[in-house]
Amino acid sequence: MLFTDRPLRLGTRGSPLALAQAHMTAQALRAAHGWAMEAITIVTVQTSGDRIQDRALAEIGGKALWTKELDRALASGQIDFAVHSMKDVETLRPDAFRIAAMLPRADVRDKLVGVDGFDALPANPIVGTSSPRRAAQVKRLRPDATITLFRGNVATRLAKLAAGEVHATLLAAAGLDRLDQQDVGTLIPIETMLPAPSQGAVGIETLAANRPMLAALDAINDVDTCDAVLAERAVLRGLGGTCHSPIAALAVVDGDGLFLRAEIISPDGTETVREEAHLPRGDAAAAEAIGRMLLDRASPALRALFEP
Ligand SMILES: NCc1[nH]cc(CCC(=O)O)c1CC(=O)O
Repeated sequence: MLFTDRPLRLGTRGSPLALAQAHMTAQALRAAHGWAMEAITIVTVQTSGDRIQDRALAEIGGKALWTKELDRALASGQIDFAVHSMKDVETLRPDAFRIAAMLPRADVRDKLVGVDGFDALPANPIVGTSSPRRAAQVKRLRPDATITLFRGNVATRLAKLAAGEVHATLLAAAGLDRLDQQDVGTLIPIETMLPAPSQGAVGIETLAANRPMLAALDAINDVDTCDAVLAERAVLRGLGGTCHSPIAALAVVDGDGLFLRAEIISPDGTETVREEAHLPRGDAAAAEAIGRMLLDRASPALRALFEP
C-alpha cells in the first residue's frame, strides 16, 4: 500500500539520460512495493546546468548546478523525492536532504567514441570533453592531443562528433547503456582511464525528515554501490575537490571491505599521483585520508589546483 493518498512525485532533470534513470527508479520502487503504475508521477525540473550550455562548468564555478533546482523543489514540497547521477551531486549536501538509496551501479568505465582506441587517433588529434579528469587522462596518453570544450547531453555530443568537430570524445558507458546506445564507442579499461568518483551510480534523494519516503527508498538501496560511492565521495572531500578537478576514484567491494583506487592528474597529463588501499566499508575517515595522501604527494602546482 502506498503511504499517501496521491501519487508520489519523483523529480528529475529533463535530459533523456535523466529521464531514463527516473523511469528505472520508479520501476524499481513499484516492483519492490507492488505499487501500480500510477503510484509515481515523474516531474521534470530544469537545472542551471541544463540551461547553460556555452561555457565550461568549471568556468561558471557555481556550486550545485545540477541539484539546486531539484533541492528547491524537494524543500518546498513540489516533489517527494529526486533522482540524480551521483557523479553530478556535490560532495557536501545540506543536512535537510538525504541520499536514501542508490540503484545497482552500471558499468563504471568510460568509452572512447569516434575511433577504436587512443592509438587509432591521427597525429595532433582534437578530442572533445568538458571533464578536467578526462582531459588530463587523454593528455597523459596522447600529449599531442588538443582538448576542446564539449558540452551538452549525450545526443548533442554525438552529433558534434558526427559533424566532424572533433576526432573523438569520451562518454560514460553507463549513460550510453541506459540510453540503449551500447554499440557506441569502445570501452576503455580502468587501468587506462580510472573513472570519475560515483560514475555509473544513480542516487535517490529525499528530505531527511520524510520517514515514510526514506523507508520506501531503503527497499531499493544497493548496499555495495552505496558503500563504494560513499568511499569515492569521501576521497573527493579529503582532496577538497569537485567535479571540476582532475580526480579519478573507484572503489569495488572486495571480501568484507572495499578496494579503493584514486588518482589526481595535472591538466597537461605529465603528473599523476596514485593511491590504492583496502578499506573497511563505511570508513569515510580512511577514504578521506587517501584524498589527503594524494595531495601530500603532489607537486605544489598540482596541489594548488585543489586549494579553495
Ligand atoms: N556529467 C554528465 C554525466 N553525468 C552522468 C553521466 C553518465 C552516467 C553516469 O556516470 O552515471 C554523464 C555523462 C557522461 O559522463 O558521459
